[in-house]
Formats: sequence, structure tokens, C-alpha cells
Amino acid sequence: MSNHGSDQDDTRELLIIYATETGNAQDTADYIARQCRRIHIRCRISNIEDITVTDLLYETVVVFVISTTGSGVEPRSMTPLWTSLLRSNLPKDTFEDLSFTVFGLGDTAYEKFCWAAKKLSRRMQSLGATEFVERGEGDDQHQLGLDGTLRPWTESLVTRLVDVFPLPEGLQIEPNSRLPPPRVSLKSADDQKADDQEARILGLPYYQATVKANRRTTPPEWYQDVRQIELGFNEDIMYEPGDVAVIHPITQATEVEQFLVSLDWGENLDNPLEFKKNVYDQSIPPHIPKVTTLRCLFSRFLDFNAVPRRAFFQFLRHFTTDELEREKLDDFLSVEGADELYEYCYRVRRTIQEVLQEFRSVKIPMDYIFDVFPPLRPREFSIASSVTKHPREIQLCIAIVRYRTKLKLPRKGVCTSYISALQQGDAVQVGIKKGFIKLPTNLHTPVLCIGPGTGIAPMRAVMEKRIALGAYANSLYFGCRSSQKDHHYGSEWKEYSSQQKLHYRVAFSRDQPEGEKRIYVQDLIMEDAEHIWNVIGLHKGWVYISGSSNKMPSAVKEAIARAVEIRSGLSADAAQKYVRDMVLEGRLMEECWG
Ligand SMILES: Cc1cc2nc3c(=O)[nH]c(=O)nc-3n(C[C@H](O)[C@H](O)[C@H](O)COP(=O)(O)O)c2cc1C
Repeated sequence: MSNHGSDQDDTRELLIIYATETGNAQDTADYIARQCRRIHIRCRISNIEDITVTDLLYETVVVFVISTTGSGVEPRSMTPLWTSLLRSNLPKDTFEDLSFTVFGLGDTAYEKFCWAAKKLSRRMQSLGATEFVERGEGDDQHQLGLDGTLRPWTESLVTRLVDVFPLPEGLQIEPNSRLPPPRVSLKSADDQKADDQEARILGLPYYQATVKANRRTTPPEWYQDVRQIELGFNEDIMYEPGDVAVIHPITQATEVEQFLVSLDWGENLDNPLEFKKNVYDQSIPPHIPKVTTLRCLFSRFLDFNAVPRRAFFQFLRHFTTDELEREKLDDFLSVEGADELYEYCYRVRRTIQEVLQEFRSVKIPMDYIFDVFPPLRPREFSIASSVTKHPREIQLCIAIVRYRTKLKLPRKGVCTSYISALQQGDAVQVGIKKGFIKLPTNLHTPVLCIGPGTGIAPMRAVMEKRIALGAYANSLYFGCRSSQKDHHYGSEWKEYSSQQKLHYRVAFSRDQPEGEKRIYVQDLIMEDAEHIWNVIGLHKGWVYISGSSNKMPSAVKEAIARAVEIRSGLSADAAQKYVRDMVLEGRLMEECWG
């Protein structure tokens, strides 16, 4: 990448390509574009699914923003480009004129941290592209959230870009504190009727469902509220074990009203509004109706219960009229104030709504709603049923997210709160997405499922389908705290095993007397080394691991390797390689979530 003089201003442009599964990479692309604006570089932003190898040949500078999903896998939207990039007939100098960098989004709690970004970076270099800024790795576990890694990395990107594209004469780097233009202009559309459209689930087949049941399966006093949700459809739907249901939450009407009243927008709640996009390099939530209302936007499209990003406080700084509030916000945004902001907001998971209740003099100009409020995101849940056993139905096993921090009110998950309040007969929009599980076509091939906690959901789908097809070489290892409180689908497992259709093992971690070692699924796997080797080694069985705990999959794979070592006579290293090879052969699959 050579230095460009100021006479080449038309080249002060780059392409940001994002690959996202749940939207964070798109937000990140928006943020990078805003930072590039400060140095007068124009960014075009593209979803990776719209990009081909040929498109890349026409680019000179590209910033990739790539998340990782499903245990080291690239987001689905990236698969077509990724497959083309892997073609062996691409010459080694394909991208010799291209400078690129990658910012990965990931979570260090997963074994394959930022895997998709790493793979892409390596492949681009092997095809001749130059990595002009070292790859960045965003980590969900950072105490300041994504901002903790994204901000310093973007600073280094900006510095490098200024090096390469010196600022044209007369132009300065704009300070971060400058108020960006709003993403949209809103105007009243009194003569038109608002369309109270649902938020669509992007790029997926989606269906109208009716709630048939919403049952709490754990006792009221139990620490975790787990729900059995049954959704009925009046058409045939198709899904396979491992597939996930995507549900778009709707915020409760009273909550939306109270919030809009608190912003002084109560009088405009139902006034029809039209909006025009003002800026080319920032996104707005997809599928917003052409004529809408504040009520519709805050019920279905915008999230005021999210924990705010740092940029939110930057906007508040512009929109407060109170000197003391401004000082407080300046403190939060200063380098020295980072810890204070962490304590105030991130550690206790304070929400946008709660922050606004404290900064009372803030008046948000309505045109800034898409800048200040993040999109209300759909969430994914592994389906716990099979169409074979439950036609026209989807069943889910969901733990309602609720926990305490130092703040008085308990913290609640946005989507699971919506789900927990669903009543029989309510309508829900459901998208169906392919999961990462595949079943063996040969019914004699044994399967071994390990799904502790709500990780049991996709395993129930596997068992229902296998048993309905007459495949009885099934093993299930389940773990929970108590035989009485959270033994999900326990009676079904007992019945299948009494019919010799299932080898069922369960670890109740808290049922032992005080002081005794707690037992988990990995302990049972090690105890059952002979059975495990019989299934995976002698009969070439397939293994599925599923659960919400990030550390569990590696502990389970470790235990399987130990079992292999004990029974097969392989060395410890060879046994570990055996398990890694099972992953490569596609006979060990994971469906895990954070
Ligand atoms: C089901 C699931 C699987 C994930 N697997 C990984 C993983 O294997 N490695 C990793 O670094 N991060 C993993 N993550 C974390 C995401 O990469 C991270 O949350 C990121 O911010 C998501 O960005 P996106 O919204 O653009 O897709 C996973 C997240 C989920 C929900």
C-alpha cells in the first residue's frame, strides 16, 4: 500500500465488508465508518453475502468485520464468498493490489476464538493481499464489552489510514466529540396511515405461530425459571433436529408508553411518521414500514432495555442541557473515567432506559433515534421437538434470563422476558434457521448426545426423530442440579430407556450430601469409558454436544479423549487427536451458546 498524495482525493475511499450472525458486526462496521469520516475517508459498507471474488478484484482497500458463530464457524452469510476463496485454482497473486485488514468479533469463552476472522486473514494473505493493519480481535468477555477492544483497534486503523492517505490541505482530523449528522430525517405523515408492521426475520422462512402452551417446568422457588413453550402452526413446517427457532421480541405496550412519556414523546405516540435516510454509511433496522409511529418503532424495532454502548453516552453529552450532567458525562468519556463508566453501567448491567431516568435533562432530537437506540434483535433458540413426533408444532425449552446485580431491580433478558409473558393464543412470528447438527443416514450408526441444562433442547429433537425412525442405538448424557427440580423431560428419558431405546445417564450435581464432590456429565463419561469407546470407537458412532455453558464442551471432549485413552490403548496425545479427527470427519458436532 503506497502513500497517496492529496491530489488523489478520489481514492480517499474504502470498502467495509461485514459478516454477521446477530448484528454486532454490522454495528461495528457502522462505528468504523463513523471513525473514518473523521479523517474524511468515505466508506461504502457491504454485507459479505453481496460480495464475490471478482468484486474484491476491483477494490484497493478493504476492512473486513467478521464474527464467529457455532464453535468456530463463519456466519452463514460468509459461506459463499469463503467457499470461492478456498478454490485451489485461485492464483497466489490474485489480490496483489489489495490492502486489507480484519476486525474479528468473538468471545474468548469459546475454544475457537475469532476463528472465522483468523481464517479469512490467513487466506487473503496467501492470495497475495497485504494486511495493512494487524488483525483486531473483539472479545465479548472484555469488561467494557466490544468497545473495550474495538476502540483501540479503530484508533490504530485511523492512524494508519492517515499515514497512507494524508489529509488533504485545509482539512483536519475531526474530534470524536463532534456530533455526527442524524441517520434519518423524520417528518409527520398526517395524511397517511401507519403500517403497524412486524419486524421481519431477515433472510429466513418465517411463519405465524400461535402459543399453545407456556409452562414453567421448574418449581416457583427454584433459582431458574425454565419454560416449555409449545407453538402451533396452521401449515406444515419443515425442520430438522438441531435447527433453531428465531423469535423477534415485542416490547410490552405499557412499558413502551411509559418510556415514551418519560422522553416527552408521549403526545406523538401514534402520529404517523415518515423518514428519509440521511447518511449512506450507517445502517437502520431492516424492514421498517414506510409510514410508522413511535409506538411501533419502540415496540418492535428499537431496544431501550439494552445495556448502552459508549457511543450512547457521547450522544447524551450533546443532548443534555444541564451543566452537572454534562460534567458527569465528560468524566465517563474521559480516559481516566473508564473505570467509573464500567462501575456505573457495565458491571451492574444498567439499561438505556435506566440511564435516561438519571440524566433527566437530556432531550433526544427525534431524528437521532436510530443513532441513540440500538435495534431490537431477534434471538435464537434450539428447537426441542421433531416434526416427526409433533407435526405443525415447535417446542422450546427456554431458561428465562433473570439475575441480580447491585441494582435494585433484577436484570431481565429482553427476548426471554417477552417469551415468559406469552399467553395461550398469542400470535408469535417464528423464523427457522438451519443448525449445525446432522444425523447419520444409516440408522444402525449409534449416536451419543451430551446436553446438560437447557442444552437438552436439541438432544430431545434428535432422540424423537431417531426413535420415531426405529434407530435405537442412542445414548444420552444429561446433567442438571436436582432430580426433583430441573430434570428436564426426565419421564420421557425413563420411558425410552425402559423400552430399551435409549441408554440414559444423568448427573445431578447438587443432590449429593454437603461436602461431597459434585458430579457432572464429564464425570459420567469417564466412568463409562467402556460404553463410550464401544459407541464411538468400535461402532463409529456420532457425537453431539449442546449446552449453554462455554466451558462444558471442552470439558466433555477432554473426558471423551480420556475414555478413548483408557479403553483403546492409544496414548493420551493420540486419544486427543482421535477426538479432533472426529470433528474433522463431521462425526462430532456442537450446538452451544454463550
Ligand atoms: C451460538 C454462538 C456461537 C458462538 N461461537 C463462537 C466461537 O466459536 N468463537 C468465538 O470467538 N465467538 C463465538 N461466539 C461469539 C460471537 O462471535 C460474538 O458474540 C459476536 O459479537 C457476534 O457477532 P454478530 O452479532 O455480528 O454475529 C458465538 C456466539 C454464539 C451466539
